[in-house]
Amino acid sequence: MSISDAIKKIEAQYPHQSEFIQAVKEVAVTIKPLYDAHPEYETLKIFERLVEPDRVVAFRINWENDKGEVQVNRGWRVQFNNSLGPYKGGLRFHPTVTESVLKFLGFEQIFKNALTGLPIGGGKGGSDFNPKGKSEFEIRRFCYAFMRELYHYVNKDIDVPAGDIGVGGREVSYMYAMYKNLTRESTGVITGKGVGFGGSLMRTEATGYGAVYFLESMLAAQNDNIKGKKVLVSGAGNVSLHAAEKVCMLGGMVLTVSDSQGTLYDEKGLNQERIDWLKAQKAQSKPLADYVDVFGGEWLAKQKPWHIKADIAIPSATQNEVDEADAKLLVDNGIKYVVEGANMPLTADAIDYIRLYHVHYAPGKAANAGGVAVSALEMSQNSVRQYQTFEEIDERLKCIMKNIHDSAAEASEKYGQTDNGYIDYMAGANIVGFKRVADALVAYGILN
Ligand SMILES: NC(=O)C1=CN([C@@H]2O[C@H](COP(=O)(O)OP(=O)(O)OC[C@H]3O[C@@H](n4cnc5c(N)ncnc54)[C@H](O)[C@@H]3O)[C@@H](O)[C@H]2O)C=CC1
Ligand SMILES: O=C(O)CCC(=O)C(=O)O
Repeated sequence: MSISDAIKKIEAQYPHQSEFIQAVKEVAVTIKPLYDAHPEYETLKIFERLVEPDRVVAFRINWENDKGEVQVNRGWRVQFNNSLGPYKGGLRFHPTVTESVLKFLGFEQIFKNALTGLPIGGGKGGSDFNPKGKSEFEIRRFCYAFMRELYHYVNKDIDVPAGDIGVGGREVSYMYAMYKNLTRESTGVITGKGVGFGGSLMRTEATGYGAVYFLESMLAAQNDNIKGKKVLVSGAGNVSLHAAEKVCMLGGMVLTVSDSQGTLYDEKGLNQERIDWLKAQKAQSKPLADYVDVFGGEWLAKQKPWHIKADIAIPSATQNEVDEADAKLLVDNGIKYVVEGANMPLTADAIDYIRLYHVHYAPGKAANAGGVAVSALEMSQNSVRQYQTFEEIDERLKCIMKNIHDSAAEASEKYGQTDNGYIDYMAGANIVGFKRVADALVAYGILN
């Protein structure tokens, strides 16, 4: 079955899974030159096989709220493809979580993980549980109840989850405790654990820092650097605040962060003290808008950051947060680089628009791969029961992000996608990630 027939098939089979279909189409259009050059992929139906997860496990989670009332949520684990190693990918707790969202995230994760060059397959999971407004005890009960179901399907050599939206170090620790309790194993079945009981140094910072290391390589490819550049960041969670922190460390100027209530705009730029304050504020689920009373700046209620003049945008909140109208604002306001900290934050139309204007664009599966890369380093530290230092991990992360950049740029050139110095990172990253997985599948024959 050709790539276009495989897409028609999933559109007919899963007409309501719009996010998943969006993610598949983005890969499909860009890998065509590679696919055409490898007839064995078509013979072995590699694309048709890759768009169907190995399995989707769905389960019910019963838990009790603080009033003693029984609550019921849905949970899933999408084990998408393990040709390169154990399924690997985060868990998301958010009311918008559906099978479609987890399938898009799991599909992207296959190629992202392949791009790291480390032996990890792709998966994703989560629940429609809404952590907002829940007490500490409710979060804990929910995490225990979630792992009571999930533990049947995960194991350090089979499937290794981690955090994502709504799941940070606290939630990972509760889930890990339940897993240990049920299995009596002290293995690294989940990453992002607390440092001191198996967690890797730098995992918390890795996704945001990694995205900025990728940006540094993009700038270097255009004989430029980050010093003095004005940067718009969206979101105010793990990825956003660590991306903002690294930009400041390297001499860039971060003008915004945001959440679903609006945008915080500080034309003086954030600094370490302000970022630390924001981290503490978010950890206590307090409003971003309070910043204005402490440090000045403006709170733009119900607005996104994209109308502000700057050089670089790092959307780091959630999928499809930048639509075509936002993309026009980015271009009009002089943005020259868009680096996706989040997974698929640009709609397909927004991507087309910025690429038309030759805005340098790094897709999430390349730019935000630093998080999962350090998760894989956590897995290897757990296997040998040793820790590496912050500096050692940071060096590995820099090297991995540079390799991802360089291999994507090389593939863009090799497959004729580079246009007058404008590197097609989307095509390059998809080609490199897809090729690594497809070649493993070819080697295996028709198993996997
Ligand atoms: N945590 C990680 O290591 C990795 C995360 N990602 C992706 O990065 C993105 C953010 O994840 P995290 O920072 O971990 O989550 P988080 O839960 O720490 O933060 C999410 C942030 O986004 C904001 N947000 C949510 N919906 C929004 C909306 N509609 N508009 C504006 N802001 C909104 C929230 O208020 C919060 O500040 C997600 O797309 C995630 O899949 C990707 C790779 C790794
Ligand atoms: O650290 C991990 O295993 C996964 C991180 C993640 O969910 C992602 O890269 O989107």
